[in-house]
Amino acid sequence: MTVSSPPRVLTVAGSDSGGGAGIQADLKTMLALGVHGMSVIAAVTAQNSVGVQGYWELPPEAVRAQLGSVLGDIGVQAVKTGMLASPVLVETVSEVLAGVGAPVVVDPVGVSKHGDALLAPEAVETVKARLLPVATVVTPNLWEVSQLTGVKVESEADLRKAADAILELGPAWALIKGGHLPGAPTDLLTDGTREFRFTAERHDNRHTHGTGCTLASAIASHLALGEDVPSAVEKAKEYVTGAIARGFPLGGGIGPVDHAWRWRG
Ligand SMILES: Nc1ncnc2c1ncn2[C@@H]1O[C@H](COP(=O)(O)OP(=O)(O)OP(=O)(O)O)[C@@H](O)[C@H]1O
Ligand SMILES: Cc1ncc(CO)c(N)n1
Repeated sequence: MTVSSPPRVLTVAGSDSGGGAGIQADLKTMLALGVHGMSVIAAVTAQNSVGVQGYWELPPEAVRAQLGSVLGDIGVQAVKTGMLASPVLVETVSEVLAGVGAPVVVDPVGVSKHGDALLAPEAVETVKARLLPVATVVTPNLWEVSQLTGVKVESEADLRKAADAILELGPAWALIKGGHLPGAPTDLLTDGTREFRFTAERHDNRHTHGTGCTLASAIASHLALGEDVPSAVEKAKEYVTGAIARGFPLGGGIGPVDHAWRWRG
């Protein structure tokens, strides 16, 4: 019997030892959405529910070799990037992804939920100049918007201005995550011509570790399954909202979202 293969999705990101964000969140999301998840590890964090205790970058040749192994043999239908830590790693990953021939979802990770830095300040310029131009969709939160463009979003009315400033840096689509604004969490998606607003119910649950990684990986998974960008974002938002609703306590701080919520009934 020949079994057909599911679509293949690659995450290029950092490892979260606590299992709630980073590579671990990405692979769990991919499993839950029915694609084959693969990982290129750019950095390893010592991390738990209370913060990031330290991180170590991999040498650029190790990242390049992992990318070569996956792309040279298995191939991908979509890629997601997360924590890339340093200018040289952002540069290495951007160079390879420029020729990947599949949609690339960039989560421009700057800090963790606890405010711990996951990107060197001197790498911000490389993200803007090299990574964003190869992105199909870039998914900044409001803090990342301000880091990348200087635009401060104070209300939902500012979301489009933020998206336009991000689009100037070269991605095909910008998804501005308004989850940190008060009220129902609304994200704005635009390619400069079409505009979509996705609003979900707010879950007042403090256990939201990994929301950003989960959303971006879910978008990549739905793109690999054949959806277009607006419908991949709509489905991904539905998935992350359910995962936030079921986020559970773990350790003494912020627990993770529940990647398996659809299986729990
Ligand atoms: N309390 C909440 N209830 C429902 N949805 C939320 C809530 N908080 C955020 N969201 C949504 O979750 C998704 C991820 O957004 P968020 O702004 O939390 O990402 P992030 O800050 O990048 O996360 P991370 O800390 O993992 O990097 C967005 O669709 C956002 O609107
Ligand atoms: C490794 C890693 N990537 C991304 C995030 C985003 O919150 C995190 N906390 N840790």
